[in-house]
Amino acid sequence: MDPCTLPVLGLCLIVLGWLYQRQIRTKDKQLYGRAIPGPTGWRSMKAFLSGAFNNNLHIFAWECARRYGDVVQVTLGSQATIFLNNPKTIRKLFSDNDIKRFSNDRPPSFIGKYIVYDTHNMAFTHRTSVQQQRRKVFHRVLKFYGENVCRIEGIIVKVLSKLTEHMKNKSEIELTDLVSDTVLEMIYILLAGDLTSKSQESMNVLRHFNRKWEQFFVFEIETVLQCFPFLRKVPGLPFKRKYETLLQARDDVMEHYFHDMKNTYSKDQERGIVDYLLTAQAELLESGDDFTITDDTIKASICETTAAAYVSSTSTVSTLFLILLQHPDIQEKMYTEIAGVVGAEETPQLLHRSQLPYVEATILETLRYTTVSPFLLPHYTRTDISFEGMHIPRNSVLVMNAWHCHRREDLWEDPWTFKPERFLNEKGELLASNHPVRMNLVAFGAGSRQCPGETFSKSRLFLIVATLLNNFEFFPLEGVPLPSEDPRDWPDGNVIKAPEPFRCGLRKRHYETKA
Ligand code: HEM
Repeated sequence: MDPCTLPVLGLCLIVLGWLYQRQIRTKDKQLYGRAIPGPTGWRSMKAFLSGAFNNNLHIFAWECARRYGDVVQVTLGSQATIFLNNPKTIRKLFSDNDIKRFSNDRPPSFIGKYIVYDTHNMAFTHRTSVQQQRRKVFHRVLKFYGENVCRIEGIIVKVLSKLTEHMKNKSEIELTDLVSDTVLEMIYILLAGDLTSKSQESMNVLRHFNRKWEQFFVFEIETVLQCFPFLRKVPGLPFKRKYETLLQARDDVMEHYFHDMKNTYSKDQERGIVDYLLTAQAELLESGDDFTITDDTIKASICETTAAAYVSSTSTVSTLFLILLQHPDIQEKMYTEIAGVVGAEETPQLLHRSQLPYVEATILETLRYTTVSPFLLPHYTRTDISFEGMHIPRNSVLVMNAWHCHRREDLWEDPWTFKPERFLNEKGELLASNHPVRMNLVAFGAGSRQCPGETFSKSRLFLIVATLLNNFEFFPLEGVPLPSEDPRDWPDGNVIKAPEPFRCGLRKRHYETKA
């Protein structure tokens, strides 16, 4: 064979491949629209991978957003990741009637398949009619229709008065631990009902599961196991140990919160959402409806509620207090408002919310300023989509870049300053929920996968913050430095961002006047 034949053949193949790709791109362009801009080349791919594995991909995505605009594509091999950098784009892509059925799936995930009961879950599966029906049921049980709204509020208030009682003799506290224990108790109540039946063991089981979940739900473990799921069984590799520990922690939770609850369930005495889901399951079965709720769906809801309701809420509350420690003026303004409406004799309740606009605005500003979950939860598209003249290729991961959306200078004046007033009008009233400023806040996602726990979560945040501030003044301890309040300074490493734990001082407000 002529020695030139092989190189020439190789070159021909490369050219043919390039022509073929170009033809596909031209065809796609005609069918769907132009390609999405974004970085190419090995340097960018290296930066992307390094960001992903070090859990600081938001920094890379932030730079890309400023350079390429509202929609940015990064393609690694055949996998496209599309960053959505504008709240309007996010809302349109996930809510628009013509597109929403194509843009609201979830990417395949190891944790969804192997930990959260595979196709039986709600948060990690594609948007199908079954998934939509599960969401409806979950929404209904979370709302606790009728008198149950008061019941859940009453129980939360009870947890908080126990907490204030515990704090009243203290002069300093470890705030992060305290908040996380309180949030945990509330999840217990949400799942299983009144705390009178609470056993320390059930609480520990929940705490352990959350810790293991946090350690497992990181990019590198998820990506490696998603590509090579068999590694979960290979002895000697850390994946096996981590997977088995999480699975065991999950099964312990199910023992306490599913099997024990099911064995003691009574339709006339529903205690929490597990009982409400058991009732919905029985009713659907009786009605002969095609849609049913399996035991695994209830178990998946327990996992989802526990994981979703714990980390982001704990981090949001403790970061809010970290900010208040460094802005005593804001703390004082909140206290004055709460004390004026609630007073020393009463405990804050949900009915006070509408009269406390500054407190509400501070909570919204915390969700914006801290953005503890920089990318929220990814969406996925199983088909090619034409969106605003652009081609979103099938099997793309769609990432809501909340980290950037919440700090855009064209949307937020002085974005790195904590300013609750931006959510108030000139009369000091809270902006309506459909006001353009509030629409730019996407902390709970958007469209048909928007967080179903949003209302519950905001009510709970309100009760925690209002109750603590009505009872105590929080201040920095002399000689004990606080972590920075600026989220850019917080450590990388977890999907949910948080500052290092911190201690602070506390003084009773008007506690003596209470019974
Ligand atoms: C500060 C607290 C919370 C924040 C910031 C938060 C945020 C989010 C976000 C960003 C998503 C993804 C939305 C999307 O894909 O468009 C989500 C989904 C979800 N959240 Fe939350 N969440 C919080 C609390 C809760 C609570 C308390 C619950 C349950 C009681 C909950 C249950 C869920 C579930 C089940 C999903 C998946 C919905 C689906 O895929 O259809 N979350 N949350």
